[in-house]
Amino acid sequence: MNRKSIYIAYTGGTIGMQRSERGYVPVAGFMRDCLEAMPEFKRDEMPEFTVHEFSPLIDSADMDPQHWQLIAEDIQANYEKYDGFVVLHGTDTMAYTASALSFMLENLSKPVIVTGSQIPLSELRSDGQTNLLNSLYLAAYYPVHEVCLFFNNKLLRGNRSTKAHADGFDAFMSPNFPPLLKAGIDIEVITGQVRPTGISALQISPIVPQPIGVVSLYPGISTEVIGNLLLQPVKALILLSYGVGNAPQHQSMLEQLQEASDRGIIVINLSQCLTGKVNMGGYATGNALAKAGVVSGGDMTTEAALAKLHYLLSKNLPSQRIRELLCQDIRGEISI
Ligand SMILES: NC(=O)C[C@H](N)C(=O)O
Repeated sequence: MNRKSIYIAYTGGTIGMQRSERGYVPVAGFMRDCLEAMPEFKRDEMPEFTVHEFSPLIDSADMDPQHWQLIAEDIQANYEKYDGFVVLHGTDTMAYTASALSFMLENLSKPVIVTGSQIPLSELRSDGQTNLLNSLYLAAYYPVHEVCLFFNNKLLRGNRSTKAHADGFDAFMSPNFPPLLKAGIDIEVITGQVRPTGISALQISPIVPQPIGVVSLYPGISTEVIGNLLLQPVKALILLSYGVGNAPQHQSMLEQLQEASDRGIIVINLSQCLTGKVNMGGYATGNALAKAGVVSGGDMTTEAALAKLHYLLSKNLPSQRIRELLCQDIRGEISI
């Protein structure tokens, strides 16, 4: 087998952390030393790899859109030299970063796999060894060239994934789209398209941090709570509604949403349910939202919708165009 070469962008996360008095913290150079001491990463069947450690390394709770931009630029700067890319990342916001990268990296013809672990690589029973080893192997020899997330022996579409378990190894789910691939005794390709790496030029669509509100509806929510979230400088609001996209029929709330839409604020409806999709035609309570200018987010995850809004708002498109694109499939993030 031809030995491939993979670039690891190491941003931080538990995988390279060490215990401290304040709890786990990332420590510069520590993960590289752990990896050096693990002979399985040097086996002939494995690809060669280069680790680029970000400075400072961060807990992914500290990730923001500027970091997404740095990761995308790092991949672009090394794009020609490597066969595939692994982004080592904390699990807390991994699904957000995977979603954001999926929109930012245009014409992607090489695999980008985001992974990390729940227990540091240096500790007993760490899942970091399996996650990283498999990610490197898949990036090299099963090049699904899209932004993916690998965890617990499953390769998921990045913008379909969500962190669903706080402390289990099976930390990620893809509630509305089957896995791209499963790594059992055999590697089973499910929905992923494994193709040889192409040579199309990678483009980055930059993301600028955007003021976006997110509100989860609950029985008794007051109109003021929603009204305050629609104040300047908010450009979009993600409404996490009930079931297939239903909300209480408060006249004042509907008027507020209508007025926000008229001002060009994009209000997108996602379901609080993990599985299934929004259908505002199902009930009068959902229909009222559609009439007030609220757009359906279909079966997108909150992470994908937030990243997609950042991506579209960063392009300075008219709000009507953004509303149309939100409902369209751009990177496989929504079922049409
Ligand atoms: N398992 C982890 O990586 C959690 C950590 N707090 C992070 O997201 O960086």
